[in-house]
Amino acid sequence: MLQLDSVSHHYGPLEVLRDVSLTVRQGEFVAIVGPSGCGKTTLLSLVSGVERPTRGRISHQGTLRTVYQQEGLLPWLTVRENIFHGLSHLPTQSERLARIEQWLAHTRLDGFGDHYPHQLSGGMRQRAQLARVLAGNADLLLLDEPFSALDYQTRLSMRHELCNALAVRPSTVVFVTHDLEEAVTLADRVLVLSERPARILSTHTPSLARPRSTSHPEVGQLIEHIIGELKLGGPAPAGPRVPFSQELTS
Ligand SMILES: Nc1ncnc2c1ncn2[C@@H]1O[C@H](COP(=O)(O)OP(=O)(O)OP(=O)(O)O)[C@@H](O)[C@H]1O
Repeated sequence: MLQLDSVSHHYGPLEVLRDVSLTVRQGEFVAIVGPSGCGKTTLLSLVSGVERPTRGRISHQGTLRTVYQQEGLLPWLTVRENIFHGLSHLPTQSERLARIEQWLAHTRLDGFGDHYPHQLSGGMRQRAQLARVLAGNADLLLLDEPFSALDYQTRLSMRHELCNALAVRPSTVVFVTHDLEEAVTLADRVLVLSERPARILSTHTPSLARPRSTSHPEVGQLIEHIIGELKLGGPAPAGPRVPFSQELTS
């Protein structure tokens, strides 16, 4: 679905990414974590074509949609009209209307289709945004910290909504987050990037089925392990590998 071959990127003299290679399978959910400013958003900008890599090659199949944290609903349109906006690819009006109702239901917004964004709670607005994004049926979703502005409780519920939505309509997802708990509970694979110029420091593949409880001991162990790798809480752990993850050091 997505392939990066030896991708490097500079902004003028600033080397941001160095020799990043990655293959993402169809339907896979890949989370990318790493130090602030290491180049995570740049990686998504390269995949979406906003930036061109200085070196290397990127290819992807199917339609692609990028969602940024700050992307909001259009305030002068109702929830239904906001979702409608991304459905121009559907051939008939009745298909578009049916798709809207389906996603209002999936995101538990039935009855709120005619509300304007300011008439919704923060969590409902996020669900409406998720409905808008997922109703568009993009094959590849690039999500850049989509939940980072939310309080913890709403973030938990949005993770759940995203899992439910992907169960209904599987998409390939590349998800950038600062939140290690979010990465570990959601992703099929977690990529840890190094300090800039970013390389892939390690790859972890949790074997637990999704949705994963934040209180599961294996989730906690993997978070601790990544904290160690990123040197956020002291030196990287030595000794045996976390049993449920594979680690590849490039
Ligand atoms: N358009 C640009 N022009 C020049 N430099 C840029 C541009 N975009 C990003 N940078 C720089 O590239 C580096 C990586 O930025 P990027 O936003 O990709 O990092 P990030 O890992 O997503 O950061 P954060 O975790 O803080 O969101 C930073 O030093 C940033 O200042």
